[in-house]
Amino acid sequence: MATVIEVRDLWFKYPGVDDWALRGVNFTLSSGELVAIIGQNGGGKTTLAKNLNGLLKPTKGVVLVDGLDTRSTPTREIVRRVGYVFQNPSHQIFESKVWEEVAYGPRNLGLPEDEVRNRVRWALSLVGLEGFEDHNPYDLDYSKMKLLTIASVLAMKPKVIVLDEPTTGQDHAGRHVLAKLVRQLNSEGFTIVVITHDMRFVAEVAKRVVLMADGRILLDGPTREVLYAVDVLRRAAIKPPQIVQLSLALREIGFPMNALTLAEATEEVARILRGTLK
Ligand SMILES: Nc1ncnc2c1ncn2[C@@H]1O[C@H](COP(=O)(O)OP(=O)(O)OP(=O)(O)O)[C@@H](O)[C@H]1O
Repeated sequence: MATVIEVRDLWFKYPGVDDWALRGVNFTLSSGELVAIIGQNGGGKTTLAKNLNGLLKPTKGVVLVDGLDTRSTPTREIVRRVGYVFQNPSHQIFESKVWEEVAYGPRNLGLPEDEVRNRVRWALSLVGLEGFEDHNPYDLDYSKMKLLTIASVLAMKPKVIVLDEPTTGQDHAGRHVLAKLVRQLNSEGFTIVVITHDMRFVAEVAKRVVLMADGRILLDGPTREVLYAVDVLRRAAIKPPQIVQLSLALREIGFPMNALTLAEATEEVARILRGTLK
């Protein structure tokens, strides 16, 4: 798969702060990946993510997006390639109609109005918000507001979408819709980076997981491998998902469990019980 983002020995310091927020991060993102960045508060997840879309520029080291160095490329060129969905929808929404909100980005790219229209229709239908075009975004429920912010980013057709804590404040139904949407967007070719504390979401959605602590990457690998590396997770003060905890407890008493999700655990337990009862 082609490389979309390459981060080489990235160090980052906020102005006026002595401590490094990022300390020598190396990270490659290939086209089509669905990566979760996890870690304790203050570990550097958001700082890394904002360096991926040019909102922040490296203090030392290099970030290449589509081969473009974020320090020497105009930020708008980076932002159109890497879209960022903020944690709090009200920090992102500023138009008074859903349609206008989604149209803002493509218009800003200078696209002709018929292309803007096509993109708005396409983005709203992808997130399931057709029929809400004339609504005021602030009249939508929280789950739909989040979907609207995703549609606004989609309408720019970025190669990479960064979702910052997408499930915060979502109820069960909202989480489910988001998990389905993220998987669907990824299967339609979008490369996705999710920053999250929601370990169940990680287990259900991510294909690769990056664990950060103190501005460094501690682990980077396939989801199952990282979520079962419980000693390293513990050192980073991260609790594995409940299904992993259950599976490990069952492993201790001799059952070969390797599940990440409830569906997998159910299947594995049924298989083990069928074998035991024979
Ligand atoms: N705007 C800022 N100004 C100064 N320091 C900051 C700023 N934003 C973050 N930091 C510091 O940079 C370090 C990394 O923070 P960052 O927000 O990237 O971590 P995080 O893993 O995303 O945490 P959280 O899960 O709480 O969002 C922390 O020490 C934090 O205090």
